[in-house]
Amino acid sequence: MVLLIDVGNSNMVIGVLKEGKNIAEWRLSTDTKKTSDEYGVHLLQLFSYNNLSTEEVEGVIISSVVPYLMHTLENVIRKYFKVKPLIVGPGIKTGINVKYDNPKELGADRIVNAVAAHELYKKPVIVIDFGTATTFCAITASGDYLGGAICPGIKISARALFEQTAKLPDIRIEKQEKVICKNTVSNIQSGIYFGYVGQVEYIVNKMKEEMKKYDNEEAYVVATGGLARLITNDSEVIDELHPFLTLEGLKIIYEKNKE
Ligand SMILES: Nc1ncnc2c1ncn2[C@@H]1O[C@H](COP(=O)(O)OP(=O)(O)O)[C@@H](O)[C@H]1O
Ligand SMILES: CC(C)(COP(=O)(O)O)[C@@H](O)C(=O)NCCC(=O)O
Ligand SMILES: [K+]
Repeated sequence: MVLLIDVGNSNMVIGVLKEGKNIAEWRLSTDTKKTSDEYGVHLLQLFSYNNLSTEEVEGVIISSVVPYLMHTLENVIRKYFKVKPLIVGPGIKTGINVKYDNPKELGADRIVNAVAAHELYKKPVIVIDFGTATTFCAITASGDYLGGAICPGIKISARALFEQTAKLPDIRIEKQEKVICKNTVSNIQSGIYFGYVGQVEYIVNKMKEEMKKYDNEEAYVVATGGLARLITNDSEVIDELHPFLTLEGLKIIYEKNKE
C-alpha cells in the first residue's frame, strides 16, 4: 500500500493506494496546533475503521504548502508507519519543466496538479485549484509550466467582507439565479458568486490568448479543489471537474521516484 498526502492551507487530503488502485480518500483539517501523535491517532483510527493495516504501507509521498505541518507529518510517518516519506520538492522527478523565475517558490500542490494534468490530457492545459486560495496554472503540451495567477479563495473573499465591515454578515456561498438581489445576504452571495464566475472566465480567456504562441491547440481547462464544484457547473470555460487531481499527481510522482 502507498499513502498519498497533500497538505493544503485548509485541509489535508489523504489517498490510499492498494496495487495501484485508490481504495480510500480521507480529509483531515489542517491544524498547526495538532501534534504528530494527534495526527498519528487520527490516521490509526481511519486505518482500523477501514480494516487496513499500517504494516502494509510500503511507501508514503507528501506534498505540502504548509511547511510547519510537513515537519509534523514526517514524524508521524516515521513513528507510526516506519517508512521514510518521499517529499515533493527540490530533487524530485516530475516530468514538468518549471519556468518560474525561482522554481523553489512554486507551491508543491501546483506542481503536483500540473504533473497530473500533463499526464492525463497530453495537451496544453490550464489547471484551476479552488482551495483556500484560487490558483490558475498554464502548462504547455510539452510539459512546460509557464506560470499562472493566484487569487483570494472564494471563502476567504466572503470572510474578508464580514470581518472588515460593521454591517455585512457571514454568509453561505451559494449559486444565485439573478445578479440583482434585494437583501444584504443575497447581495453578498450574488457578488461573490457572479464575481467568481466572471473572474474565472476572464483569466482563463486571457491565459488561452497568451498560450497561443506555445501550442496550436487551445488549452483544455480542468478544475479541482474543495470549492470547484460550485463554479464548474456554471462556468462555460471549465471543460472538466477532477476533484482528486492532486492525488492523481502524487501517484504519478511516486511511481517516477520510488527506488
Ligand atoms: N466538499 C466540500 N464542500 C464545501 N466546501 C468545501 C469542501 N471541501 C473543502 N471545502 C472548503 O473549501 C475551502 C478550500 O478547501 P480545500 O480545497 O480543501 O483547500 P486547501 O487545498 O487550501 O486546503 C475550505 O474553506 C474548505 O472548508
Ligand atoms: C497559492 C497557495 C497558497 C495555494 O494553496 P491552497 O489554497 O491549496 O492551500 C500555495 O500553492 C502556495 O503557498 N504557493 C506558493 C507560492 C506560489 O505558488 O507561487
Ligand atoms: K490544494
